[in-house]
Formats: sequence, C-alpha cells, structure tokens
Amino acid sequence: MDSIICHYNVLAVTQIYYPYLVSLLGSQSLIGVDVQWRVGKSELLPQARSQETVGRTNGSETSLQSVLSSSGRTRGGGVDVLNTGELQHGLDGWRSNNTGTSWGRDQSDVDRTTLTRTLVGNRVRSTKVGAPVTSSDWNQSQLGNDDGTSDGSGQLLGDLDTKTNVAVGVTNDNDDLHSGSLTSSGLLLNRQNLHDLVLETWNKLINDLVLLNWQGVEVDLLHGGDFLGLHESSKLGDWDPALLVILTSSASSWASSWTALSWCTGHDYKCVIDVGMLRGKPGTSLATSPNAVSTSPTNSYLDQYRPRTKSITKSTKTLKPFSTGDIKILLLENVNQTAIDIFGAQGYQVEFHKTSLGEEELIEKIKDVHAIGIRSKTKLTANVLKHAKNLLVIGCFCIGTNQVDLEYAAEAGIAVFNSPFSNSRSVAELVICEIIALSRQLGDRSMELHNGVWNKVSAKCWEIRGKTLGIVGYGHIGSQLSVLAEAFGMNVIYYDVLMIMALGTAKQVSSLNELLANSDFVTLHVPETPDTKNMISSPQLATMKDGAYLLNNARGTIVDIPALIDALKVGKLAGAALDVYPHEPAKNGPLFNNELNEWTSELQSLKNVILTPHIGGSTEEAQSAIGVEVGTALTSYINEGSSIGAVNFPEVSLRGLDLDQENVVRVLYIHQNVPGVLRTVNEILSSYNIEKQFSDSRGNIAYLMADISGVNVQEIKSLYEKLENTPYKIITRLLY
Ligand SMILES: NC(=O)c1ccc[n+]([C@@H]2O[C@H](COP(=O)([O-])OP(=O)(O)OC[C@H]3O[C@@H](n4cnc5c(N)ncnc54)[C@H](O)[C@@H]3O)[C@@H](O)[C@H]2O)c1
Ligand SMILES: O=C(O)CC[C@@H](O)C(=O)O
Repeated sequence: MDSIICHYNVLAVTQIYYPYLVSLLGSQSLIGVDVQWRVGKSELLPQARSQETVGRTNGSETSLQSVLSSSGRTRGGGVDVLNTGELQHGLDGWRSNNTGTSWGRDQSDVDRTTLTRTLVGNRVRSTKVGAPVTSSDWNQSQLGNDDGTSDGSGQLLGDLDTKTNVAVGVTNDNDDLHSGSLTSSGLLLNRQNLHDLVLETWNKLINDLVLLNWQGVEVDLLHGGDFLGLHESSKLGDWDPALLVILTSSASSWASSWTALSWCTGHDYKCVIDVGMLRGKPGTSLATSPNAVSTSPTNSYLDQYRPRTKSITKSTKTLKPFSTGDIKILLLENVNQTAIDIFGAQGYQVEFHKTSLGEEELIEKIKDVHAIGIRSKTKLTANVLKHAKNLLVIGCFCIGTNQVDLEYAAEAGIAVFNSPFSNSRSVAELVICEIIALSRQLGDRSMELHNGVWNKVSAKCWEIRGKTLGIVGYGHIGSQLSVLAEAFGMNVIYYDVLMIMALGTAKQVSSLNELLANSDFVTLHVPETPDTKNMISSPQLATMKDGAYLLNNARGTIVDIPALIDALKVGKLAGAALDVYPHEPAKNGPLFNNELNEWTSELQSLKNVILTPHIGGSTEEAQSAIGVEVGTALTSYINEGSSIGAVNFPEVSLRGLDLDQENVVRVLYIHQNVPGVLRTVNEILSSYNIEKQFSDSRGNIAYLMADISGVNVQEIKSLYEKLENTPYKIITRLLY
C-alpha cells in the first residue's frame, strides 16, 4: 500500500486529524489526499449529523448514530464492518436523493430495489464491491456488523493492511473498534479507530503527504498551524465528520480506487482527478499530460483569485455558531465558482442556481437559508425578505445594491455586502470599446456584412482622438475610464455631486448641463437613486451637442429611453450604446421584447445603436474577483461577525481569538438603536470577563460585538436565552 486518498469535510476533519497528519508528516511522507469541497449535491459525504437518516430500524427512520448505538442490532463491538451494498446504503442515506439543486440534508431511505438500481446507476461492478456480508439485519435495513472478538484492533488493522481497494467510512461515533477478520471491502470506523489506524498502521506505509482540492490543486492546509488544539471532540459540537478512505496497493490500482470512489460517492461528484496528480509531485502534471488543455495567460492570471483557504482560517481560532446550526447558502444568478469554493471549504451547504428566481420561488427558497448570494436580477424586496426566517446576510456579487431593500434588510438585522470595485475595470474597457464602435458605426457594418451587404463608407465615421468624453459620475468606473480615455487622446470632463480629484488632465465641471453641452460622448456611471432616475431625458438630450453619442452602462432607469429613441430618430444624436434597461430578463434566452419594455422593437430598429445584455462586469477576471471578495466577506460575517464593508449596516469587527483561548464566547448582538440596551446587555455579560467589546450604530439599528471569557460550555444556552429575551433585540448569535 503506498497511497491513500481521503475525501473529507475539510473543516471538521482537518480540525480533528491535523495532529495525526502532522505526526505522519514528521515520521513519514505521502498520502494523496483529495479535499472534497462540501458543495450541494456534489459533496462526497455530508456530515453524519444526528438528524440524518441512514437506516431504518424496525421500520422507523433513524439516524446513523442511532443505528450504530442501537441495542437492537447484533454486533460485537463499535465497528460495523459493512458489506459494500450496505455501505452504499449508508452513504445513500447520507447523501441527498434529490436531483437538481437539493440540500445535502434532504435525505430519505432507499429500499433494496432502489438501492440496486442506484448501485448500477453509479457504475458499481460486482468485481469491485466483492461478496456481500450476510446480515440478519438486512431486512430491517440495518447496517451490517462484525461480530468479532474483543481482542483489540490489531487483527482488523492487520487484515486491512492485506487488502487493496477498501472503502472506509469514518463516523463520529463513540463506540470502540473491536476487531474481527476483514470480510468485506467496506468499513465503517469511528474517530478513535481512525486515530489508531493512522497512528498505528498507516504511518508505516506512507511516503509523502499531499492535500489536493477537487480540482487537483494542492492545498496547503498543513502549514497554517491553525488546527492545533482543535482536535478534541468536545469542541466540535454537532459537527460530526465523516471520512471516506480508499486504500490501494499499487499505482495501477488507482483506476479501481477511482471506480470505488464512484461507487461510494455516486456518479455526480464533480472532481475529475488526474491519477498522475494524485500520485504526487513526481507524477504527471497537467502540463505534461497528453490530454492536458494548455493553460492560457488568463488562467495563470486567475490563479490570484483562487480561494484563500489559508487566510480565512489563519492563526486565529475557528469559531462555531451556538445558535444557527448548519449554514445554508442559496446562490443565484450563476455566482462565480470562486465563491462556491470558499463556502464549500467552510462546510456550508450551498444551493446553486444559474438564473435568478421569480418572487414565488424565491420566497419558498429563502425561508430557511442563512445567506443568499445574488447579482443584479434578483429582487430582494421587503415582501421577499419578510419570509426569510434565518437570513443573516445578503451578498450582492456585483457593485449595484439597488435590487435589495437595504433599509428593510438592516431593520431585520440582515447585513448586505457587495463588491464595490472588482468589475470596474471590465466596465471601463467595455465603454472604451463602445466609444470606438459608435464613432466607426461598427455594429451596423458588422450586421450588414452578416447579411451579405458590403458597405464601405467613411462618412460620419470618426477617430476618437481629440474628442471630448463627458463622464457623469466619477467614481470607481468613471475615474478608471478617464485614464483609459486620455490614453486614447481624448479630452475628459466629468460631473459628480462630490468634488473629486481629477486624474490625469481631466476636468471636473460644475453642472450636468455644462458637461452635456461640451461632450462628444456622454457616458453615465452613477448609481440608481431617486435623484438619478430619468437623469437623461428630453431636456438633457436637447442640451447635448448635435451628433453626439450617449452611453449607459450604469442602470436602466437613468435614461428615459423613449426620449432617447426620439433624439436618435431625428438625428440629434449620432448613436447610443445601452447595456442596461429598466426591465431585464431573469435568464438568458429570446426574452428581450416589447413585453419586457414596450419600446424594445423601436430601439432595435435604429441605426448605430449598440445593445448589450448587461455584460459590463461580465468578464472572467471580474467574476472571479467578485466571488472571492463577496465570498470572503460573507464568510467572515458568518464565522466571525465582522460587518466591515457592509453597505446597510454598522461596520463592526474585533480581532480574532487566539488559538489557545479557552472558554471564550463571541457575542454578536444586533438591536434597535434605542437608549438603555447596552446597560441591559452588559448586565447579562457582567458575570464574565469582557475581553473586548465594540458597538456601533447606523440609523435605527446597532450592532454590539463582545468577546467574553470564563464561560462554561454548559452556560452558553442560558446566556443565549437571556440575550434573546432582551427588549429591542433583533438577532443574537453566539460563537465559541
Ligand atoms: N453594466 C454593468 O455591468 C455595471 C457594472 C458595474 C457597475 N454598474 C453600475 O455603475 C454604477 C457606478 O459604478 P461605480 O463603481 O463607478 O460607482 P461609484 O459609487 O464608485 O461611483 C458613482 C459616482 O456617482 C456619483 N454620483 C452619485 N449620484 C450622482 C448624481 N446624481 N449626479 C452625479 N454624480 C452622482 C457618486 O458621487 C460617485 O462618485 C453602479 O452603481 C452600478 O449600478 C454597472
Ligand atoms: O453582474 C451583474 O449582474 C451586475 C453587474 C453590474 O451591474 C454591477 O452592479 O456590478
């Protein structure tokens, strides 16, 4: 045996096994370990939480824990040696049965026929699974077991050593391992057994240790040192880790290991692992693999946006929630994979949808989630938000936040985060492109030629050099654009409600009209607010220079489009570029029509009008960066309570707890901003030492964060209840 592949819940398992892994590293060398991000239905093994249904004892649904410790089963010790069918059965119970976008916890039991179908569907081959162990418990759907003698674990481990391709599920069960001869290729072990297995056996056989994520990229979890001291089960609460291990005896058996993984995980896991990668550093790399897709400069650039696994957990204590339980995140509108990876690494349950959802479906889905991630299409109105019973935080994976009722969210104690500048450059580049395309009538020429018409003209086609660009809104995008435009030889003027320092030789003008009257190109980069609604309408269009161009990449409501159509029709303007519209489809498809906006076909019929489907920020670079930025902000709010960067909420943060800080609880208390609340809260906290505390308010709400020490784990519940029962409380969370 020279390698081991471990798939596990990164957070929980690394917390437990880090010391063991360290001991392995110290003495030996290589395990190929594949960290499976626990994401939606792609997760390998959802945690074996006590609520999860994995078997049925005497006809009643029960949990893995209950099955394992049930007095009704016939067993000799704490380990269940499973036949492979039964292990699959168990795993099936752990795994979601739903197709589509279901939660990992949506389990139900399977009957034997379904199980057989599932096994075949999952490409299980009898040669791989071996002969089933007969179990009298099968009819009751109980897990099989080993009736071995109680002579310690040596025999079993010895037997294991002689096997190849053994699947091992590890639970957080407390029973001891009692050995028997190994009769099956499937084992279910408890944590202590794994400890024994790793420390007593495998460290003699392992040559090196590499952790890989599901993309086969090495994850440097072991150098953080963050997990030391976090291995005691008492600190894990209801985080019951599960680990699946496949042992293999030679390089050639990697393929069968992989088949076994298919069998164990179901066919829809998303990791496709290059066997060479799993074999470790000296093996095949992507670059040398004959089937490798070459990595472009863009991909290497994107590397900087890979999830910062280490920085999230680095050097401070990882806290876990007392009151919120499993964190569920609903991600809509094709939020980038970088965010999914970040949430997966935290062990959150992620439900992912490529599109936005209509109000009814949204209301249904939002009911029990703790976080929701959206882009510009999903309308989180008060009517939707009032159905969210557990919602802590909203992530707008974009710049604009006008799609969220920010005030309602704040008053419900829901923090909202966005990505204030990750796509600014992408928008600015698109605007430069549109300026040139408009002044050269590029859209029309291209369309004509697509229809076979050769139309070589220069009339009314211009260079942009020397022309004046008027930027309305000199924020992140406007100022970036200013620099690019000057590099093209344009003169830049800008108008903003704030006095903003000019970049390059740009000049701020004192009114919108002054800007309109002096610009060849007018481009809008203001947010959607009551002030900016129809900011460009007939009077403003009339003020513009004859033959000028208008560009709107901000928000659809900022331009009065019927007025723009009129100005284009009469030749007042020479062209326009629109990326945003008052109403936009919730998903891709032939949906941009008069039903959506009544003037659509009229707009489509106009010459030199570039229409794009809200793609200003839609680049790989921008979306990856946004995924990392908002994903990290949400994680930090959920895990540590930090609201720095929230757009509707007091910004509060405390430094993390040291790894060795015992019995410390972080209190997160969102409340109405009225007199006397702090006195009440501090009275409750006064029996403990307040290590640090920070409170701030914004409008009607306030947020208190405090680290208190000397708290017994048993006291946390009553502390929580006391805080929950205070007047003016909005949300209480305790992390410990
Ligand atoms: N098309 C896209 O895909 C896309 C991508 C990103 C952003 N956007 C939109 O672009 C907008 C601007 O983005 P940003 O990052 O530059 O925002 P920003 O907040 O950095 O800048 C906006 C600027 O507008 C100014 N402003 C606000 N109200 C004004 C008014 N009435 N008159 C003049 N100036 C006013 C502000 O002072 C600020 O300087 C966003 O709000 C978003 O709606 C669109
Ligand atoms: O990606 C989106 O849907 C929105 C892009 C842009 O309008 C933004 O607000 O950042």
